[in-house]
Amino acid sequence: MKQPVRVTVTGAAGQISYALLFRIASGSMLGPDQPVILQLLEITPAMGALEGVVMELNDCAFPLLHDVVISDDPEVAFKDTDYALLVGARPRGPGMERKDLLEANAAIFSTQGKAINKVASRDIKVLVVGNPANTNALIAASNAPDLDAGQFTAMTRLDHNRALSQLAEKTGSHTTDIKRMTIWGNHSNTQYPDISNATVKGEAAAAMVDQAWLEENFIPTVQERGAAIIKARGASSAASAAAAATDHMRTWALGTADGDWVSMAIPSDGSYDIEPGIMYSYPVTCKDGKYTIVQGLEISEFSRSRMDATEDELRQERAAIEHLLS
Ligand SMILES: NC(=O)c1ccc[n+]([C@@H]2O[C@H](COP(=O)([O-])OP(=O)(O)OC[C@H]3O[C@@H](n4cnc5c(N)ncnc54)[C@H](O)[C@@H]3O)[C@@H](O)[C@H]2O)c1
Ligand SMILES: O=C(O)C[C@H](O)C(=O)O
Repeated sequence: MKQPVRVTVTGAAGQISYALLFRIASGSMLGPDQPVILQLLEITPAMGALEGVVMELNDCAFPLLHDVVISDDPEVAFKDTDYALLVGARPRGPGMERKDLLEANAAIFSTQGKAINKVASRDIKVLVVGNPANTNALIAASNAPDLDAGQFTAMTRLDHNRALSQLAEKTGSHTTDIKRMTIWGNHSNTQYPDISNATVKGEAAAAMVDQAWLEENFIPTVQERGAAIIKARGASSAASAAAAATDHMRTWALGTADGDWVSMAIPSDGSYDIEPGIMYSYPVTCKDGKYTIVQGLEISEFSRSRMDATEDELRQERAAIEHLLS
């Protein structure tokens, strides 16, 4: 049996965490031979609710769960941690503009970035789920100067999985028949879900669907899926977000399948002419705990304009919180 690894989850008494913690503790994230210690962070008023979640975790008697630590102090929750899933964030309140939301969350993610920098494992892998995820990840990374910015990522795997599901339904196939799906850019409704390189059972996906379906159906459905779920459920996606967070970390730690790739929002390095200094979702392959941007893809004029639009939004988000980047 391997030594236990430490996994921190923030917003641990929230909706997503209620699905996420049980997946991590059961081995879905890091594999059936990897014991874990959960280190859970919440704000002080939610500590009582968090104690209830811990009772339930204990009642599952998970063989892989070695310990659970709870705290409202980031320096306790991030101590020596190997994996951090930053889920807790301030939701948008009445009358709040996107800029207000960015600022409110900037305070949370700069504090957490500093704590990670100070006390976490030097090999930590960080996934930001809390919205606006890409820019929150940028803030956390910029507050952790002793770590590589590439250790901070944001989640577009839910968008990736949504895109797989839509294309599978349209082509009468299963999601596992589809390879090389790509989400470019921001986890927002400017994202660009791109099937240009995708295959379905080895055949080019683009040849199986028409451009009108792509532009009028597929792209807007994936872009607006979060809002559609909020409208239908009266609450934002939770179980699917938890599943995607588990997928993101598992792929990063354990690798992509041969011939396939996934989407991760990572610090742009200028690849595909995206400006460095933003967290942009790219197609990546993962091996030995490291991700690599897939290079050399041909970009059509249509794709270029979509990729630029979502880059513009990320630049605007960065401009709104630039004064908080260290
Ligand atoms: N990237 C994605 O694909 C994706 C998908 C779904 C939801 N989200 C986002 O994930 C976030 C969480 O969603 P949820 O449904 O679990 O929300 P929730 O409101 O149910 O839970 C959030 C929890 O975070 C806690 N929290 C707030 N500030 C904190 C802080 N400073 N430190 C620690 N904990 C803190 C709250 O007390 C709450 O328990 C939201 O921002 C949501 O928009 C992202
Ligand atoms: O869209 C939202 O606000 C919620 C979440 O980010 C989602 O994609 O489901």
